[in-house]
Amino acid sequence: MTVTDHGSRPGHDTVHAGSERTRPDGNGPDVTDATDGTGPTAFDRPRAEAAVRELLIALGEDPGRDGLRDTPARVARAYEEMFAGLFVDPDEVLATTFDVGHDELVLVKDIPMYSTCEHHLVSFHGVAHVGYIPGESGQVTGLSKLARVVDLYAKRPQVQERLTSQIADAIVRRLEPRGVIVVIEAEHLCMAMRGIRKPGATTTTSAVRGLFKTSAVSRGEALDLISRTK
Ligand SMILES: Nc1nc2c(ncn2[C@@H]2O[C@H](COP(=O)(O)OP(=O)(O)OP(=O)(O)O)[C@@H](O)[C@H]2O)c(=O)[nH]1
Ligand SMILES: [Zn+2]
Repeated sequence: MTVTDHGSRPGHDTVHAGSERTRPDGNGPDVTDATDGTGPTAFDRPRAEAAVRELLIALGEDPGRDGLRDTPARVARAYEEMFAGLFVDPDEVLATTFDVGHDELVLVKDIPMYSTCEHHLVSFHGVAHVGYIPGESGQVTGLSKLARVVDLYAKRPQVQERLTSQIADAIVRRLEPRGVIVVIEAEHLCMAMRGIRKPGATTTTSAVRGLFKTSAVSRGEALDLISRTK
């Protein structure tokens, strides 16, 4: 979705980010990035299967019984899919850019998002809204790439705050836009099905960069569009 009134304004420069991949708070390397050459490069399926078999035994189950015989392999395949983002490089996802001569807000709303809480390894899920104002170069990325960036970071062991910041920072790094805004609304099953047991409670996080940080008007307009129902 594209809207007007966020045109290039004098005094608002493109947001530049270093090429280094660091945590948003600046405290060392990005802890969940397995694409920087320092960690494993692929999912270890045999090891995951063995671990699930062990877990079934720890639960008091018999992994040899009929219904569970294929479960370690199934769970390993499911985890491979759920955590596939550990092995996807966000910079490659955002590598294709093109110039459409647009220097105003581009906002993709209501991107369905399924992630996994790194504390309990259960799902948190909801929607992500991703908007940016292209930089001086006028380069934009394909709309689907914004959803792909959400997906790849969601498919890692996560906390919602870091997920939100990582999406914003990847867009800053690759597109050098004037501003980026990311809002995520999610329900955490670790708060719903166990522990405090508050189904229906939702958590909203935002990450703003560049113009959306410095201009309350721009931020307010974007938030208004995000909260507007169709
Ligand atoms: N800030 C933040 N906290 C989260 C997220 N996902 C889960 N948590 C919280 O992480 C915390 C972990 O707290 P601990 O006390 O170590 O674990 P716990 O005993 O299982 O906590 P309870 O869930 O309160 O039973 C809990 O308060 C969770 O609600 C997230 O994305 N962001
Ligand atoms: Zn949790």
